[in-house]
Amino acid sequence: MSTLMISSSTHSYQVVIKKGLRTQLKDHLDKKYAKVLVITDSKVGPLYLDEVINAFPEDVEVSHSIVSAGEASKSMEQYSNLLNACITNQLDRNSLIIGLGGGMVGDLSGFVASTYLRGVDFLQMPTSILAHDSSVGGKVAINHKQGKNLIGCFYSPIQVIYDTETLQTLPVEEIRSGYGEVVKHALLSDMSWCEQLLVEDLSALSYQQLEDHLTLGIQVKAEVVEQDEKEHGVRRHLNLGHTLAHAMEAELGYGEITHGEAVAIGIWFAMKISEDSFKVSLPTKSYVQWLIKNEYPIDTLLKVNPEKLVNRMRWDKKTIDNNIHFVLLEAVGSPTVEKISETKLHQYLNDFVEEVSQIDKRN
Ligand SMILES: NC(=O)c1ccc[n+]([C@@H]2O[C@H](COP(=O)([O-])OP(=O)(O)OC[C@H]3O[C@@H](n4cnc5c(N)ncnc54)[C@H](O)[C@@H]3O)[C@@H](O)[C@H]2O)c1
Ligand SMILES: O=C(O)C(=O)C[C@@H](O)[C@H](O)[C@H](O)COP(=O)(O)O
Ligand SMILES: [Zn+2]
Repeated sequence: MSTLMISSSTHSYQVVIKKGLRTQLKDHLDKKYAKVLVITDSKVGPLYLDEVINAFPEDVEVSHSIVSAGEASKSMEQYSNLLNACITNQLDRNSLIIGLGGGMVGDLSGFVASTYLRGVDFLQMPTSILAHDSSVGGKVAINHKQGKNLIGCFYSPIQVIYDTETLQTLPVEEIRSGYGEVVKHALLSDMSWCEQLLVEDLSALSYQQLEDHLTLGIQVKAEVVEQDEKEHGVRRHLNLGHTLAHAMEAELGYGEITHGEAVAIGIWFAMKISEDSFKVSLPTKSYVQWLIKNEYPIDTLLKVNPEKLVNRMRWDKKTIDNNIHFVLLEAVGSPTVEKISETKLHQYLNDFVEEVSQIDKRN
């Protein structure tokens, strides 16, 4: 078991990482609640919801809401349905909302918890690898058709209980998606970790490797969000790969590509821009080989119109005074944020699409 402490502007919270935690909630929760609402999705619910509900003592009133699995549920409609569930179940200011699932459930239920009665306690119970990123740091949000996470706020959980046993039921494409954010944390922090990761076959990772990688990722993220919770400076680095990724997700339609796979493609693009801008050499060749070996769907980029992607990128939250900004790497472990003119961006994107198309044809 590992336990990390993360400080936010409102409180410090524990991240507990261990196999089997879903059935041991009462040993880990600091506070007693009379009413709890567990929010989960239609894939995670059938696997783990009963065990979580049964982990509470009988005198706790536990209700639940199940949303359809998939990114499309991070919507105004589901947000409104869930607020209705809070009201129907008469949750009060001493109640607890639990997000049991991947990042979609975490972002959605966290946003519900942050706004219902102007904020009730929120517990993150991540079940995907990707959620090592989403369950810490306090960003909660829903999507708008114009762009990802356009409606949200910063609202830290009271605790993160990461039962790593639940990762056993994750399909391989969701492991691949999760590693889009794991590799991001490696590139932002540590060359030797990158070198180790970039030879891994993601379908053959051991349980211990999964747990070690997600713990390292949380440590990298924690160090950043503790310095800059509200993203005025260094937190923007955690957006490496996201300017293109979010544009692809919105343009393709939410759920057509997983978030982490889009991020993995976006990181490749950011590496190319970095190499050109700073005349540096990054491990781009081994990164691309790793993407191909692990069957990241690089051809998805070819399904979207580059013009439309640039229009989407204008909605990126790093855009200031109509200037699009990218997180770039001066070296592995040395991220920076740079303004990229639209003329340059069009050129970079057209060259990138051409390169992806050539590599896709060869594989
Ligand atoms: N708040 C943040 O800081 C932050 C950071 C990164 C990503 N995100 C957001 O997180 C979301 C992506 O997270 P995700 O990839 O976990 O998405 P997700 O929640 O949609 O989960 C992916 C799929 O895996 C299934 N699943 C989850 N856990 C499972 C398990 N243990 N066994 C079997 N199936 C399981 C889900 O039902 C879903 O079908 C995006 O909305 C992204 O924007 C937020
Ligand atoms: O925590 C952060 O900050 C991140 O940027 C982490 C990202 O992986 C995550 O996808 C986040 O939700 C993106 O935030 P956004 O502000 O660009 O919507
Ligand atoms: Zn992300």
